[in-house]
Amino acid sequence: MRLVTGSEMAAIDHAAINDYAIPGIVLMENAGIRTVEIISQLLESTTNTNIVILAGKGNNGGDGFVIARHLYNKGARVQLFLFGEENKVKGDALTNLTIWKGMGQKIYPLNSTHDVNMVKMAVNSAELIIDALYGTGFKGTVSDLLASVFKSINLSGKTVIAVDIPSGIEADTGKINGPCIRADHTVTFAYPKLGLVLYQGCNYVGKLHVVDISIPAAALSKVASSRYLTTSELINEIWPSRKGPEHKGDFGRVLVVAGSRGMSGAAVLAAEAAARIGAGLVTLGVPSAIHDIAENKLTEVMTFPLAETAKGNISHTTLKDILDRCHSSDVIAIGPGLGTGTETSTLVQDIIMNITIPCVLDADGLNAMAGKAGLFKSVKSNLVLTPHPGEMARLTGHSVKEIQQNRIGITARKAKEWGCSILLKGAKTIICGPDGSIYINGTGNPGMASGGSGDVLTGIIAGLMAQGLTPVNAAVAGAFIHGRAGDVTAQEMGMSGMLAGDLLQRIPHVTKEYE
Ligand SMILES: NC(=O)C1=CN([C@@H]2O[C@H](COP(=O)(O)OP(=O)(O)OC[C@H]3O[C@@H](n4cnc5c(N)ncnc54)[C@H](O)[C@@H]3O)[C@@H](O)[C@H]2O)[C@H](O)CC1
Ligand SMILES: [K+]
Repeated sequence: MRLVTGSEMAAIDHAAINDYAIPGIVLMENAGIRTVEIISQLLESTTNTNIVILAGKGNNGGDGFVIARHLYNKGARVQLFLFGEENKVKGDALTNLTIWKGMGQKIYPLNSTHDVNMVKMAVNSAELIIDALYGTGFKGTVSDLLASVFKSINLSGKTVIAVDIPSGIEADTGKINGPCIRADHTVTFAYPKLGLVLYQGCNYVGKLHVVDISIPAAALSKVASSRYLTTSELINEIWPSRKGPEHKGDFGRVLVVAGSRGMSGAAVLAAEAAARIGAGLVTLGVPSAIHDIAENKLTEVMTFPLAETAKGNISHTTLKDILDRCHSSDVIAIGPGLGTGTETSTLVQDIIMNITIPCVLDADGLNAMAGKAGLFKSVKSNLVLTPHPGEMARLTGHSVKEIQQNRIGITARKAKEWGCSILLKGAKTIICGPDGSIYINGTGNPGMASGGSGDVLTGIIAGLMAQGLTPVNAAVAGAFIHGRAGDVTAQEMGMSGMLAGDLLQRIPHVTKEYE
């Protein structure tokens, strides 16, 4: 599902009005009608239902005036409060305000502390609160007066419907700089705004309803960016098809190079995850010191020992063996539990500079490239990097804070600069392709922020690439499935006690939906 910024939505709006001659008032009417349709589904009946509508002076408020009219016509008892001076209401919003007044309906002011008390009383006897104060035009923080209204609404226990965007969220970033309406439902128009699916905004949205207001899809072409929210429908489109009787080799061969003394778990988790996601053959190369351990822990995965350094990391002398094995593999995953050190760094660099099969580079495989990220653009094969913010900081030289402040911007820029796909982990994982495509993943939960979860993700992505998915699609589908498996696990056992290994046997429960 496409994601837009506030200004992109305005450009699409503008195209609908100017290139397709759809009057803005029609868009506003449709926005109001669609919102009332959702409200009617939520309420047994609107007749004699007390509903409070808080409207701003812009077009979000305009939507509120349309909603007031339709709810009134459905027999609801509507109290419409206007925040801001009536003479500041313009254009389509003014038209709808005038219609409301022409119906002999009151407009309650919301401009003083006395008015705030009136709102609080109205909220107390209302069944439904509608937030039509701010939409895509909001920036910064709300006034103190609204802050106290938001507080009482958020504490009221009443059902809150946000029009387009809960007021207080910045449409482009999801940033909340102060008080914000916490909605039970958000009815957003045409396309979801970025701020509704990113932290912190996504925590205030409640159930998101994306409704059509008759903007022609072609108007979207006015917006150059290609930003998507990963949905089940998208996964269905890109999921590898398992046609009739096939040879196991047809489902791809994954080579995993991972592990070091004391870190066999990461290597085993990554390898098993590749098998669980459906790869035909998975082979794991680990330092000989942990080979028996890995052999013991794995049944379906073949393992082979690699010469090691005194520290118990994989030795650089194994380069030729690893490159030879790439000739009989479809994808290589490097990094989980690999350990650090100059020999490991040189080995990782020499592998990625010489392979011709796609590669998933994770964890210490990424740390091996710290300060040498410039090499990525000369890597011949397709790279998928899966850093968490700390690893991304080491690769880019940005601080973790800078990265977290601009997750999409930095990841998209580096994906283009390095010519690879980058999956930046964290709350709302971001996937960016070298072609400028941007995906935001909505699945997963905090219970997954435990050791080993990233190793499982690496195996899933490698396993999907082995089955023929493009690097970006493997990262997008991998993040989605990984998060869904985490959600299924959390539902079963709660978030605090779940371990990365618990995700493994739940992967098939999720993937069977897409087979
Ligand atoms: N296709 C569509 O998506 C349609 C959207 N519609 C609705 O229009 C709003 C956007 O309306 P706009 O007038 O541009 O802005 P807002 O109503 O969101 O904001 C009103 C106004 O508030 C001022 N403002 C912004 N931040 C602050 C602040 N921190 N403190 C005080 N005042 C602030 C600013 O001047 C804004 O202009 C969209 O969300 C939809 O709900 C169309 O009606 C239908 C089609
Ligand atoms: K709103």
